[in-house]
Amino acid sequence: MPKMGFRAGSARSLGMLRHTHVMERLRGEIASVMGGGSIPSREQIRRMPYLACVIKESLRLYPPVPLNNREAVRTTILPTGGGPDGDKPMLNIYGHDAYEFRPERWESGELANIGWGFFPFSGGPRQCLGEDFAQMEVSYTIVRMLQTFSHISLPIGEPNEPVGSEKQQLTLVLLSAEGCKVEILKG
Ligand code: HEM
Repeated sequence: MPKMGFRAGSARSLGMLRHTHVMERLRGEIASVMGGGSIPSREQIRRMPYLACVIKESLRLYPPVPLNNREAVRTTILPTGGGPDGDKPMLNIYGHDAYEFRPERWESGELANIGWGFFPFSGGPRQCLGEDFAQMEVSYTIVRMLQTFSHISLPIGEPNEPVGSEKQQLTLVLLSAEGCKVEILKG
């Protein structure tokens, strides 16, 4: 992924504001669906649409399976350029803030016709068989983490790295090369 130009101070505070907003919305949704209960059921997780947006946005920016191989079964000519005159970028699916972590983009309707522009679990006959299981597993884990820890944030002094600048490691899947450091408080 290309690196983005940014001013460290402003990017950090903007990023922090956005993350605080995401966490607050997520905590609010979980509290309102769960009431006094603690173990989320499949049915309760289905009533957490913002959580689904957060997971989608994470899969968009950090796809665990970031590449795939396919062989064309017939000669296929790709378009030479985008826009009416062929001089626009061919791929501009997410717009000017494509590198921002913004779960709201999935609920606004702006990506309603995204089709094959987003396929973290692939598609067609060889689509991931574990998609539903994986979605439930990660939803459950996030809900339980947020219920268990009243405070989850970037530790002081830890850089808020813009998307595309963090070190990644490719094994069978893509992972963060240096881990994900967080500060947590129980209660
Ligand atoms: C976030 C988690 C996961 C992601 C992003 C993911 C993504 C993918 C992708 C992109 C493929 C297609 C690979 C290809 O075409 O070469 C795939 C295939 C597959 N996945 Fe997943 N997967 C996830 C979790 C799981 C889990 C939890 C299971 C099992 C419980 C699973 C089982 C499978 C199987 C069996 C296939 C092969 C399907 C076939 O070729 O017919 N996946 N997955």
